[in-house]
Amino acid sequence: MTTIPFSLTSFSPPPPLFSSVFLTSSPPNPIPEVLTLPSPQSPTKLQSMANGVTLESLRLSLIRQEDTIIFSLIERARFPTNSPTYNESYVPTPTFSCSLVHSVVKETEALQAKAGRYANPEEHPFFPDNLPPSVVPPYNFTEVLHPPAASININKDIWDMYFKKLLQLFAAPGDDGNYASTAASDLVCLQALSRRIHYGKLVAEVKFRESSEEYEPAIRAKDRDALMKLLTFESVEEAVKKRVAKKAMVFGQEVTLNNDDKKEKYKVDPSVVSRLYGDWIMPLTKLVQVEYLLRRLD
Ligand SMILES: O=C(O)C(=O)C[C@]1(C(=O)O)C=C[C@@H](O)C=C1
Repeated sequence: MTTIPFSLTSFSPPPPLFSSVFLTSSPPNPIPEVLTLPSPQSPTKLQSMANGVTLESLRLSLIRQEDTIIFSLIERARFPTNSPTYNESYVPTPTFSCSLVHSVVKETEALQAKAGRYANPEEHPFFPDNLPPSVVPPYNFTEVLHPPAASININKDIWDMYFKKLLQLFAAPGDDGNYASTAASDLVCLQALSRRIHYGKLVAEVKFRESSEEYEPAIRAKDRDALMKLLTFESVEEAVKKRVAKKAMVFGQEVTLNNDDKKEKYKVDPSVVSRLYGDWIMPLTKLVQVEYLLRRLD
């Protein structure tokens, strides 16, 4: 059990997935989706692709993931709150012994596990216990992280953040009966948030590789505050908050063929998106980074 000293609770770790390949600096090209790179035939090429991971390339991936997250929120905002989706007594049959959303996420994850989703170390299940094995041929994902990374899964925190704090900020109150679609939209949001937040493992690996002499004393001293200070870039965080608010305005505006576009009315409130990043996504990404770094010398 990984104990995460955060405001929310800890989560059972999944089994180890992969072993480490160390990174070097000065790559030729930014490679955004680092963990989904195919392992090429030639080991030389494999090495150069792994070497392509830099802080800059990871930041480009995080910027692209902003689009996915904002679109997923816009899709969820099509539906009102639809509270029966979250009510454990809504389905009073043995089929679902929990809420509809819990069942939809858990059963979808079981199906996606069989289809190989969690063989990719970018993916983290919300219900990792008793997942069925993959039935698809194994794929050689590029191995980038230090092996203990596999024990870090903060999806319980992400789940609580999403349902207890975030949802009420952007879903309008009401009930239109579309509970299954609502749960499916929640799953898409959760998976996008989880992927983004757990990217902190990669960001931490690159930061460690670039400045190991700065990080090692803090890791050995298990000094969380010092690690947090080392890995924080306030100017980057400010830019992220501004950019996601702007994207929410652009992606979420009403578009008409007349010149009377109501630009002040957005499908998801840009200030909520900015707050989501400032209060939860970036702090959780930094928490993942600290957890990763604490295990980096194990
Ligand atoms: O870009 C980085 O350096 C990151 O670590 C990512 C991130 C983020 O979550 O967006 C987190 C911490 C930094 O303070 C800035 C941004």
